[in-house]
Amino acid sequence: MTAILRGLAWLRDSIVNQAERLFLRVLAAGPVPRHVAFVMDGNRRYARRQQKQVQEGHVDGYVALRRMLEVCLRLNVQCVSAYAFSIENFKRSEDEVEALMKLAEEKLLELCEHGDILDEYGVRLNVLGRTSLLPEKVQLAVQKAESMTRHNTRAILNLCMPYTSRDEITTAVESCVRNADPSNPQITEKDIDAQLMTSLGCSPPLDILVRTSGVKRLSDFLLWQCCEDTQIQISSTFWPDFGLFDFVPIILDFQRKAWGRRISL
Ligand SMILES: CC(C)=CCC/C(C)=C/CC/C(C)=C/COP(=O)(O)OP(=O)(O)O
Repeated sequence: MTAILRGLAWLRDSIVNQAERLFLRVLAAGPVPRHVAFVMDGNRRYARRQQKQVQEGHVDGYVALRRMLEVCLRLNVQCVSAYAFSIENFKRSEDEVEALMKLAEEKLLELCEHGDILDEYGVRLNVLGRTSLLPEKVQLAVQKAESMTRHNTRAILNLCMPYTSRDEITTAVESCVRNADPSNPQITEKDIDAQLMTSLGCSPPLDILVRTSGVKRLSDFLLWQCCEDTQIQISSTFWPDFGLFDFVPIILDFQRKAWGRRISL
């Protein structure tokens, strides 16, 4: 009896999986964003609602990140950026920071393994942020994951940790000042743009920024990159629950606007 139930569950999952793949292939035939960023908000509220530990909320948040990365890759999105840890997050309780760092170390090593998602889809991993603030073990995992995926050219995953936009912009301006030509010390917008962590990691312009959990704030994430054409989308779903069917309306809205622009040209 158990074997039959297991077989039926496998059959159901396999049909759902095939249907999702087909659906994404149809969606990918339209205009697709080049770069999608996620503010993965609501992990602790999700944990509280599910009567789980905060740490479990973050583990489920990582599962959602993998799920959404795969959806984006099947849609042929070239670059995904995820806000995994803000510099401000170091002010959280010691236990929470420690658990997040342990999760980061473990998952960075898992992501870059041969046969895992980055290898399967040819994704280069960039860790963006002030990585010198991370514990040594996590820094080593970052170096390993970046170096193992550096030859991948099909897509980019930017894991932003520990990151804030203000820090990124300040670092970019410092670098421009350092490299400025003394006979022509003027710094242009283009110079700053070229020194941003996203530009150094070859990310295309940001088309969509999604924030989950219904909160309408940018929380110091990709402020420079949110330019004229970036669409900001707020989803009320908590990040660990966020999935394909929360993302589809966002993509359809992007496609509707892209087609609208083409028609008005
Ligand atoms: C590989 C790797 C490091 C994966 C990232 C895992 C992950 C989902 C991190 C999110 C961290 C974070 C502080 C999210 C904000 O929501 P919150 O936790 O503050 O929740 P709240 O908005 O309900 O308070």
